Amino acid sequence: MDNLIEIKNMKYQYHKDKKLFEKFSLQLDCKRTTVITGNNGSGKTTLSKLIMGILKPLEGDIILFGDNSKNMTLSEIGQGIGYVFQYPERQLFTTSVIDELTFAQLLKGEKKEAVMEKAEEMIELFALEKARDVYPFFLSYGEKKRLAIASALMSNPKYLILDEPTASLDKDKIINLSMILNKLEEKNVGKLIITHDKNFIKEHGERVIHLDGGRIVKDEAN
Ligand SMILES: Nc1ncnc2c1ncn2[C@@H]1O[C@H](COP(=O)(O)OP(=O)(O)OP(=O)(O)O)[C@@H](O)[C@H]1O
Repeated sequence: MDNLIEIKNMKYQYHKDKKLFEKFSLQLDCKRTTVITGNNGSGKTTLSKLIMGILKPLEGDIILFGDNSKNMTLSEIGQGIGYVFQYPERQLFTTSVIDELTFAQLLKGEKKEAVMEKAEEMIELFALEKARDVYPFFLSYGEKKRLAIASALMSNPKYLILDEPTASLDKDKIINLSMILNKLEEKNVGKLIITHDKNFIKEHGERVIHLDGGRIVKDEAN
């Protein structure tokens, strides 16, 4: 139970006359890597936003590591699950890379020394040394993406959700991202990766779920 995300009989739709998720159930093992793929509009991003509590199910339950997400704040959900948006600009708020990495934890009242130490570890892991004091707005797309992942990892989440992590990255950056994601495995952080990228699916998809119109049409273990 501690390692599971359980979605039970969930209903969600944006408009009453356009169904999306209906009696949708899914269990995710948070020690593993699961890929969700499917055509545009099949519900992948909506599903991840429902897990993160950004959207609320109209019916049914989402149980995160044994706790019903209905009874959790966004911040509590964010402590357990890191979320990397498709467009990294949407989650970068501060005026330097080091501030971006530290502000949320400092705001929560964590000890400055420990937060700084973790931030330096992330800067090294994500090769952001030269960008340490740069305004995130001026970073390259690849650096923004790496910073977004590094920021999501600052709270030591059990699980990481990445929405289209390879979009707009060149081949070298994708290889670099793959290496980082493999390192997370060593740290026992499981992942849910939303992607269309066939090579990335092949490399990371221990389990591959295909969505179509809010329904699971294929669920394969590799
Ligand atoms: N904010 C919104 N308001 C209304 N409808 C929405 C909204 N966001 C998504 N939808 C609709 O919900 C359905 C699922 O969208 P979603 O973005 O979850 O799909 P997706 O599989 O992630 O697509 P993509 O691969 O293009 O990112 C689509 O029909 C989409 O048009």
